[in-house]
Amino acid sequence: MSPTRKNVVEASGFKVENAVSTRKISKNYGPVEALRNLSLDFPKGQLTSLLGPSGCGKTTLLKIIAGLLEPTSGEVEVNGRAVTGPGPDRAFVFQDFALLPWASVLRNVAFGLELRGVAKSEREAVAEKYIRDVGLAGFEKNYPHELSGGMRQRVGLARALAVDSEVLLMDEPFSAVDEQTRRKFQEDLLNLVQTENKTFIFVTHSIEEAVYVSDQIAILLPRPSRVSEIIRPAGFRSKGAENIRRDLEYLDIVDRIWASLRTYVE
Ligand SMILES: Nc1ncnc2c1ncn2[C@@H]1O[C@H](COP(=O)(O)OP(=O)(O)OP(=O)(O)O)[C@@H](O)[C@H]1O
Repeated sequence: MSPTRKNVVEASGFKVENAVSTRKISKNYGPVEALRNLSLDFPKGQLTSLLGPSGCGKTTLLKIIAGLLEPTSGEVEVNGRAVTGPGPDRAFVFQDFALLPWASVLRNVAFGLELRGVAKSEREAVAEKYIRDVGLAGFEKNYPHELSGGMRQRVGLARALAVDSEVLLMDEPFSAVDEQTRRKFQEDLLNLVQTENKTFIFVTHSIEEAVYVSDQIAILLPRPSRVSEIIRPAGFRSKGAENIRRDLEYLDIVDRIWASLRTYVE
């Protein structure tokens, strides 16, 4: 038994509370069977990555959890309640930022609260806090077109954090930024997971990124998509963000995931 497999078995002995559970989700787009019987639990306060080859249904699953898309069959539960549509308990950070181009950073970050009818002074105070937390202090009055891709991505993240949803759904949030910015974001994300006590569901194409940021990684295999394996990196979480990438368990898990996914790369 490899060390990582042993961790999976050991981890399965812990009792964890789940914020989100999908039960036998299937999704067909006409003749395309995108997901089949997919059941997966997302532990509360932890970050779970969905990792798998292109087209294996990661975005579809995320949208179903968000309530933006109906499954063909099966059910999603958030804190034990069935999902029937979008709700304030879940916030989506879109791949393409989805910012309002005519609104300042401050208004964009406060926008979710504005939709909920929160008073202006209150929502702006909350927005200012999260603008600081994501490293954008001083840019409150700027407009999205005046920001770099990485900064726009941070605005999207601050907006999702500001609405204080328990579950944050992130669809390849770091795909559009350069490597250095991406590493900084990954470190920031690790801090957020520790300090915010929210449940993060994170779609990524990057094996290294998934292993670096995740408490749990669900490997999805395509056509139709199903969960092939669940990995829970354990040993290196407490060793500090800067030590993870040279940790032996980290390197071993990255290698093992690559070995199982390489045959699916076209
Ligand atoms: N609106 C749609 N209509 C028809 N087919 C769709 C639609 N959306 C997705 N699909 C198909 O469903 C499958 C899963 O797509 P999905 O976008 O969920 O995968 P993904 O894993 O997120 O892909 P990627 O990693 O490339 O973003 C693919 O075969 C895709 O072509």
